[in-house]
Amino acid sequence: TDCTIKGVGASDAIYDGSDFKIAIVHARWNEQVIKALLDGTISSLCGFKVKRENIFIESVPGSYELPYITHLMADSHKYDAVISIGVLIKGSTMHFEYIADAVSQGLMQSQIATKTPVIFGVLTCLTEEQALQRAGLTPDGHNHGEDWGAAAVEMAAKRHL
Ligand SMILES: O=c1[nH]c(NC[C@H](O)[C@H](O)[C@H](O)CO)c([N+](=O)[O-])c(=O)[nH]1
Repeated sequence: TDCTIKGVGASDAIYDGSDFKIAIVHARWNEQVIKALLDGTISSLCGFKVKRENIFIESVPGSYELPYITHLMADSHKYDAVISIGVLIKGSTMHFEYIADAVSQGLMQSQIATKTPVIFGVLTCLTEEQALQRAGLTPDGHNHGEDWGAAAVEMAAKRHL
């Protein structure tokens, strides 16, 4: 990446995810990148002591389908957080913009309406290289799934503030 100040700051506490049930909904478009993001997310959750049997994974065809299934899972109140993962790569039309906007609005509305934290794990990339970098698949890359796992545990810990 081309910046030195970007990135999430250290959290204000160490969060213990051992009692949390976390759902992951992921799209299947751009599956090589999706797989790396999914692996990074799962390993991050396990790093926060979330039990593997408490991680529930569902897939959907593409990112446009993320909000619906994410909403169903968030509204079930069976999970302490839902992580929604997709990879949008700009093509030669405006399709990318419309999907990205609809998905981000939809996911935000779900978490507010259901009071279940929804982590925005949708990469909106202008090039394939950007997607590979943000899945940690290039030497200079960083797997954003690691940040999404951490965010899910922190938000789950804070959902009854
Ligand atoms: O997840 C993605 N879905 C994409 N399209 C499919 C879309 O999400 C829906 O699955 C489809 O429109 C059917 O509803 C993409 N592109 O079109 O480029 C993309 O890059 N990523």
